[in-house]
Amino acid sequence: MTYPNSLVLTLACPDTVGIVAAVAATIADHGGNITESAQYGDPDSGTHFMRVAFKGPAGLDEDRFRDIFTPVAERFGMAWRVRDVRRKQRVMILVSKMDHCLVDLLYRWKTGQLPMDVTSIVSNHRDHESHAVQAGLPFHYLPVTKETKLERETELFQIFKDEKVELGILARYMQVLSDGLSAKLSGRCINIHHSFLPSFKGANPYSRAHERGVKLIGATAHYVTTDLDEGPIIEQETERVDHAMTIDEFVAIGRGIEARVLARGVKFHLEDRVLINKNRTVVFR
Ligand SMILES: Nc1nc2c(c(=O)[nH]1)N[C@@H](CN(C=O)c1ccc(C(=O)N[C@@H](CCC(=O)O)C(=O)O)cc1)CN2
Repeated sequence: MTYPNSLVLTLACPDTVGIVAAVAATIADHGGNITESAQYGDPDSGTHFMRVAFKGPAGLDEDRFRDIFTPVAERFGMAWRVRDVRRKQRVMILVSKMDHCLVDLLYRWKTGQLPMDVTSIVSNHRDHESHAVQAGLPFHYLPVTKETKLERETELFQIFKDEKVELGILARYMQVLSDGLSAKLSGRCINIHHSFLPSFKGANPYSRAHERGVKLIGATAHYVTTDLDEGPIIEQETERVDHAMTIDEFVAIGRGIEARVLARGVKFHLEDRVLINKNRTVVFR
């Protein structure tokens, strides 16, 4: 038996008996072979979350499975998605002055570590246009001032639509997105915050952490919401620091943490391993 199709199903629904059995039976009844499966029942919200990766025989592709699974999903009241994992998601990367996360993402993209198609680089500064040229990517320069912020956001969202972007990555993009734009990008925009949230939200977290005398610094990848640095957390990491270190040393250590955390968070999202559970996430790593 050959399996030309490779699909991933993600779902969330009110928790009840028989969900896993129904999903597995539907796949098996149509010749599908499950290669990876994970589920979680959240006792707080009473919601069941599930991710199933499976191989499909000829004819069991994304569209056919969608038709087959719809009645099952309706029976359980599911919010769900099925996707052909061979189709890479279209990604826009946004950056301001600090390019360490941008450079790391482009390298992981070029070396096949991140299953994505980068559509363009967007920035409110021209500093990193050369990275776009080197990578053969369009560069969109959108300078932002208090007066032009909403006009620029309209242009940004138009590019997002024109390039059929599925995920925006704020790779140290230092502009707070308006409530309107954040809402439009809900669940499809990931930010890297340079602190171990919820500590030191907002601007200049390293100098504030240094002032506080912390012994650990970190970084947090999270979905962007209207509330600054309050979005559902996808991934975090910390590293030990000490009293003898300067703010600049915190920043230098932080660059590595930020790049690793953002890359892992993006990879989990691109592999449909992250499901949003109100202001939290379920991550099937
Ligand atoms: N709606 C949201 N927008 C953004 C978020 C978010 O969580 N929700 N995260 C930020 C990134 N960020 C921290 O991770 C951050 C960026 C910028 C600022 C800030 O105070 N910016 C100033 C301008 C600074 C400048 O021009 O250099 C401002 O916007 O007035 C705080 C935190 C990205 N956007």
